[in-house]
Amino acid sequence: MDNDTPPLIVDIDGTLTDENRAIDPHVMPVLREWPARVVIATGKAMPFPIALCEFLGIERTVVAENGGVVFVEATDELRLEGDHEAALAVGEAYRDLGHDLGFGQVDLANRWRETELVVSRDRPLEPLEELASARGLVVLDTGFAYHVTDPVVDKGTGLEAVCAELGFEPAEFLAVGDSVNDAQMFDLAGEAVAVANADETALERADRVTDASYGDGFLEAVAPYRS
Ligand SMILES: O=C(O)COP(=O)(O)O
Ligand SMILES: [Mg+2]
Repeated sequence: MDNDTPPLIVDIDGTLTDENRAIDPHVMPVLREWPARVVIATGKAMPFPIALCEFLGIERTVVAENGGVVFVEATDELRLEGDHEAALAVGEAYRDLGHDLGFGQVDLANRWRETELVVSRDRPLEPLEELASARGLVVLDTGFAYHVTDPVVDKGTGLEAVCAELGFEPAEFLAVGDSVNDAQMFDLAGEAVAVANADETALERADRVTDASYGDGFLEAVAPYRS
């Protein structure tokens, strides 16, 4: 293992993907050949980052659902945290107001979630925020979906949980992301890089901002560590 290359924690949507959530194929060999630990940290439900790790051929070290779900294959550890019942109750109350979640009958966005709930960004935000805060939850707008999530967890607590399992310090990590839901892992990482398409919060909390967007931004972010 190359001692100079930092362990990497990287977001998926908007960082490894284009604006339509499609993975940029150029990022795949970089992740596959990264000579240090790679952690995939996402607001998506766990099956998505797990599948990404499998298709990349890298160990499955995953922070999913904005930190609500943490899986470390190396120690066979799964941690779930977050008031899923409250998030589901928000969804029910939101539907009672006549708003559906926006992902159709099968709802692949929520089907495998265990700690939070997501609503499509084309649905009304204000009533969702009111229902969430009445139950001690927050709504994160990641640019891809509204996440009704428990503020006791975030990608930062997820990074800490992975570090506790694997014996790293969060400050050893290079973090790359695009959105408000990356803020806490940015704060803990030794170096935080926002891609050019990042939202205001991510841009503010980053140590460095790339000129390039999306997958090209990720490649620019990691370029200093690639010989
Ligand atoms: O699922 C989302 O809304 C965002 O996912 P991300 O954290 O991988 O960008
Ligand atoms: Mg993102």
